[in-house]
Amino acid sequence: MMPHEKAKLVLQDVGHSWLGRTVFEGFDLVLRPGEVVALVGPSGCGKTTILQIAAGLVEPLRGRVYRNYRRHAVVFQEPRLLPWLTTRDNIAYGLKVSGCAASRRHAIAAARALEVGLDPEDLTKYPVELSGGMRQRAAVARALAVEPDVVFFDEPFTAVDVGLRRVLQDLVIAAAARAHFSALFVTHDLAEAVRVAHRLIVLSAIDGRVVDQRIIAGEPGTRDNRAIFDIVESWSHEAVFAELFDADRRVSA
Ligand SMILES: Nc1ncnc2c1ncn2[C@@H]1O[C@H](COP(=O)(O)OP(=O)(O)OP(=O)(O)O)[C@@H](O)[C@H]1O
Repeated sequence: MMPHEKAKLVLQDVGHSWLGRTVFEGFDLVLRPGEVVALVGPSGCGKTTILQIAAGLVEPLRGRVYRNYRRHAVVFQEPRLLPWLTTRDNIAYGLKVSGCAASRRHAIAAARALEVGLDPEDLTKYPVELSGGMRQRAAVARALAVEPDVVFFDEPFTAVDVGLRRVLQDLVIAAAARAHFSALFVTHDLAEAVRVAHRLIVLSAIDGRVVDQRIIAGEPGTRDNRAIFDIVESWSHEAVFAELFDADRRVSA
């Protein structure tokens, strides 16, 4: 039975090891309806593993996962579009698999493409004809097309340039507000987490331990660039974020 009656997803005391090496232990998460939770931490701390366990792609070695939703979707760092399908058929792929009629799935694909800022003429193009940013827009549209209750984002915008990243983050915020899905959003970018999420979980690189959890003031979509900058700037002096900023400095050095 679901330990938290209204939650969409609960991870209870979850732990995992790869090749005998423990990545994290005792991880707990309660994802509520309409809630976007960002999972941040330096590279290698286990964020993707937690997301894969939450999405049912990996079976946890320890602990329990409870799900209370109909459908989920995953947006990966790479778009993972099928090269032999048009943009429209890529976006509608999940609908086709679930038996949705062609006319209906084409209409949904067109609506979702519009929502993520693709042009109608992009629908008949193949992935190779799209830019990297357009492919990632299509990947987001494909996730939204199945009307998911829960969306798992695994560093979805790390590979796109900074300007477009903001646009895509805002698309996700708007889509979450429209469709009321819950989301687990993995990122190592604290500004991205502060922009898109209601709540933040911070993991340590040393043992994947949760070093902090906090509510982010204001609703996603209401925080402007200045507010986001101020939050990140004030948090950057806190010890719990030291590993995150140290890792960033190492990358940019
Ligand atoms: N399929 C796998 N087989 C073996 N080891 C793995 C596998 N997946 C992840 N690992 C290891 O588990 C640890 C955590 O990896 P994970 O990808 O979950 O971290 P992460 O925080 O998402 O990192 P990044 O930000 O770099 O993506 C790393 O040491 C990684 O090498």
